Amino acid sequence: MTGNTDTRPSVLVRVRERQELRLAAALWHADRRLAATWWGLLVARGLLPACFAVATGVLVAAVERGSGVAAPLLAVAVVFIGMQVLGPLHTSVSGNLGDRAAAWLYDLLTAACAAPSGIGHLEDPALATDLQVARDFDRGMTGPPLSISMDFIAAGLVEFVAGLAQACVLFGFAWWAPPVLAGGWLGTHWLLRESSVWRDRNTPEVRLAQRDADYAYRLAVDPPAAKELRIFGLPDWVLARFLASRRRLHQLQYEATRMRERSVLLSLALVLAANAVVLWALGRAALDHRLALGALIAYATAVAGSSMIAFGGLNWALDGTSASAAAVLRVTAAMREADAVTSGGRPADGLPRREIRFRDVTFAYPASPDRPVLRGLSLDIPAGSSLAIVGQNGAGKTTLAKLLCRLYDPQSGTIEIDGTDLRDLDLAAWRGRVTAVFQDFVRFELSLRENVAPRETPRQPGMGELDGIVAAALAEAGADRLTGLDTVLSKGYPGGTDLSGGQWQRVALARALAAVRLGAGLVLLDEPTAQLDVRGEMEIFERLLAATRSCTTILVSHRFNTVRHVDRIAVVDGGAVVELGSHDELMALRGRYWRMFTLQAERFAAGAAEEGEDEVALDVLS
Ligand SMILES: Nc1ncnc2c1ncn2[C@@H]1O[C@H](COP(=O)(O)OP(=O)(O)OP(=O)(O)O)[C@@H](O)[C@H]1O
Repeated sequence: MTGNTDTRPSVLVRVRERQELRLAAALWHADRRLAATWWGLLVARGLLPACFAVATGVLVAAVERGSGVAAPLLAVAVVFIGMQVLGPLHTSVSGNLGDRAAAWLYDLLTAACAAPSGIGHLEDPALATDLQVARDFDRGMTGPPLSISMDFIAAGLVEFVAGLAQACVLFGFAWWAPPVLAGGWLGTHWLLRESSVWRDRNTPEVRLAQRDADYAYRLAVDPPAAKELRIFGLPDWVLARFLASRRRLHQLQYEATRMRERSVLLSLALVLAANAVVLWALGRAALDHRLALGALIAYATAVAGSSMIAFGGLNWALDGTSASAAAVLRVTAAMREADAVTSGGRPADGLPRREIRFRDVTFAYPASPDRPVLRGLSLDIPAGSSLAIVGQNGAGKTTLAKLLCRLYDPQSGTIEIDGTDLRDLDLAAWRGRVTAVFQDFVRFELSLRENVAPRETPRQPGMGELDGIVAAALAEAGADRLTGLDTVLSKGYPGGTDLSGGQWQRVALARALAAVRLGAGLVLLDEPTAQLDVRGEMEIFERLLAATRSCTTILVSHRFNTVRHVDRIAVVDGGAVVELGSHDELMALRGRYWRMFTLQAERFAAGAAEEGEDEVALDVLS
């Protein structure tokens, strides 16, 4: 065998990656002054009990000697007041620092999620667990929010430092006393730590139970599910699910708590032995007159105080909080690396001028890398033409549109725009040339104007011109009488309003049409009229084709009454294009398209005859 096969990280790396240190780094980055104050207060509070023990000993010694007691008394008073005052101060600094650290971590996470050019990093299964913890880290689901847990952490660390400092006082008595005593108390951490209740809340099993419970809870309390819950008679079922997953969660936590009991006896024995040895030595020294009363009191107080080691330090709050902070830091770094979509340098102005060409494209989503959606797909789309993509549910039609937006890159093959690999084009410039209406288009809780023209565009018009473009786009989408441009499209805002599904779809269409007026040349329409009524659909579709006449338009649709109006139709099946041509050509072919069209036409005829109407929605492909 050759070479070094040990791939474990070095000790230094492992120490650096400890989640507690990552939390400390996050605090420091979030606000250095506040973090320094927090640590300063922590050390001061930790040292005060040891100072108190020594000052008390000195005071008793002064009383015993009959010398001046003013200075020792003053020292005791100052230390005592410090112990009383610094606590509340530390609490308020903890809350503030926790808020800032949470905000810093959320900013980091938001940027890491939103900044990458592609979207594969959000679906990468290797990052899924960390991403789930990171998304909810400060929402009180797996532990208290940072602003609260920082105070628990502070209290724990203060006790830990206080215990150690008081143990150190015993160096004045015997060199071996502090290690014995501190070792005994520290042993409790070692024995109890792995069964920490809070840590167990972060296991995948607990997270799943938590997620289940939260989901059922949201179903019960949020308005969107209210209709179907009632119609399908599901309230009891939701309640039962909620209770069952809560019960499971509590059971897991209970088991974790019981686990802790197993180590308690051993911890107790260790601690009793360590204390007995030190106290016995102190007692012997006092009886042998090797210790004055003042020193005895100081040391005895220190022995009692060193017990704080057991109760402080690496407590549940530190475990839970640092696990979450570490998950955020890990996942943000990993997402940066996972962003495979990087910009090329070639200009995209005016593209496509000649054609878009899919060459032998194979693509699988990050979540299911072994199941390619597209398998060696080839397709030429002349610039300025309209193409409809049809096929069964899950055939990969939307995926084609997403690849054209370069939200992902194919694993093999290329997408070429006028002969240039899409990967070589300047990404922002290319995206400025593309506009899309996806099935799950976004509904911004913003004004109507911002919903129609929400982003920086290649050509930045003045406000007056922009309003003109927005108004024209709304008119083309049949949404010009919807509401004022400044009205926020959300009932949650004062003066805001909500829209119906079809009205929202018109707003999404207006967004694409405004983008065309602002410079887009490739229009992707994924079921753009699915939520419109029949008359609205035909009317809007004609207007859409007219408004995008100068563009390359790709339409994904199951509705053949719209599909037949485009220049060419591609039938996708098994990850490849199986038929391509105009409506007439494909009908003459009498292949798959013809079958689907005929089936739809028959249903149309049957529906029209049954209902006595001239227009019936055609929605057959499945
Ligand atoms: N983000 C994703 N991660 C993993 N798999 C995905 C993802 N999006 C889609 N898929 C899968 O890829 C396949 C193709 O999906 P796509 O949305 O492209 O189909 P479609 O032809 O547009 O279907 P429909 O007609 O139902 O809209 C489906 O099997 C789907 O489950």
